[in-house]
Amino acid sequence: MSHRVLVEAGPAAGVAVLKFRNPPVNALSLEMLMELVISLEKLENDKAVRGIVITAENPGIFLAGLDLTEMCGRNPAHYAKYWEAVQELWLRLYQSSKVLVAAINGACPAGGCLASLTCDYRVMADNPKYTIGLNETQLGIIAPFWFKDTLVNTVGHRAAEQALQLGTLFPPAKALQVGIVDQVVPEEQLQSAALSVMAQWLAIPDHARQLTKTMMRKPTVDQLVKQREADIQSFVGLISQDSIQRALQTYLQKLRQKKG
Ligand SMILES: CC/C=C\C/C=C\CCC/C=C/CC(=O)SCCNC(=O)CCNC(=O)[C@H](O)C(C)(C)COP(=O)(O)OP(=O)(O)OC[C@H]1O[C@@H](n2cnc3c(N)ncnc32)[C@H](O)[C@@H]1OP(=O)(O)O
Repeated sequence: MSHRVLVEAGPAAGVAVLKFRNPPVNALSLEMLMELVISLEKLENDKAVRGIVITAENPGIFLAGLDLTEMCGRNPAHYAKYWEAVQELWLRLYQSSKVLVAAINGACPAGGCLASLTCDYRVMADNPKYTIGLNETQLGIIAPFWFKDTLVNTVGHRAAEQALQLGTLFPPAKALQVGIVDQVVPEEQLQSAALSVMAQWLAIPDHARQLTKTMMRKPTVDQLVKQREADIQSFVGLISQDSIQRALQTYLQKLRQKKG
């Protein structure tokens, strides 16, 4: 039984809706990553499901990205386990044979943005409070190569380089202009817009669309698959550094003090 991920049958045949519900901010904790992987595996094996709309149960925060508390003050074995789970989620999403449509109904930084970038299409609610992007440099950390590759595959090299160096979080109109999202719609129309685009994608025969998706994505997937263990060791080495730990602690404190 999953607590942090809700899977519902969509209103249209062949469509499931996967909702994030990990309060307060839908951070990708280890438990949440594991529940997501299990939910995605079940959906992947369900022949009746051809497409999945991915969204947050409560509007406001789509995903707050990776859970910073999983990357602070822990031991190397924990960092390794956590990173393997992050890799696994990305591999499941990026290689999914289903049509994935992200209905972005809230803040979508870093790991949240990455998850949405693995989808085939992104619709974002037109709310200036919501932003999306790979903001890692703002935290004093670096987006790993496969985060970078996923962004490059979406927006091209120049836009990705600029966005990554600056750690830009784009509001909806700017995100559309850069190409991080494909469509921006009034908030109340988000779910219907996601279902409408899903219907267009499902009009294509599955086998042709799936083989095309694999052809487009395989080189990027292969890069991680062939160096998964090295990537884990690289993450553990970097995240264990005192300077990175200090940067993450400072960022977490800033988030906590925001309220005070
Ligand atoms: C091979 C390896 C190569 C390199 C290795 C080096 C680095 C590794 C790279 C790792 C990649 C990481 C990618 C990430 O995803 S990092 C996380 C980035 N996320 C963010 O920057 C988002 C931060 N949060 C926010 O901006 C806001 O919280 C948000 C807009 C989401 C919501 O705002 P709101 O005002 O509604 O809530 P807050 O009061 O800010 O937060 C409520 C409580 O939640 C805590 N919180 C928020 N975000 C996180 C998070 N990502 N992880 C853990 N906890 C989080 C926040 O501190 C508040 O806590 P309390 O005060 O209630 O205790």
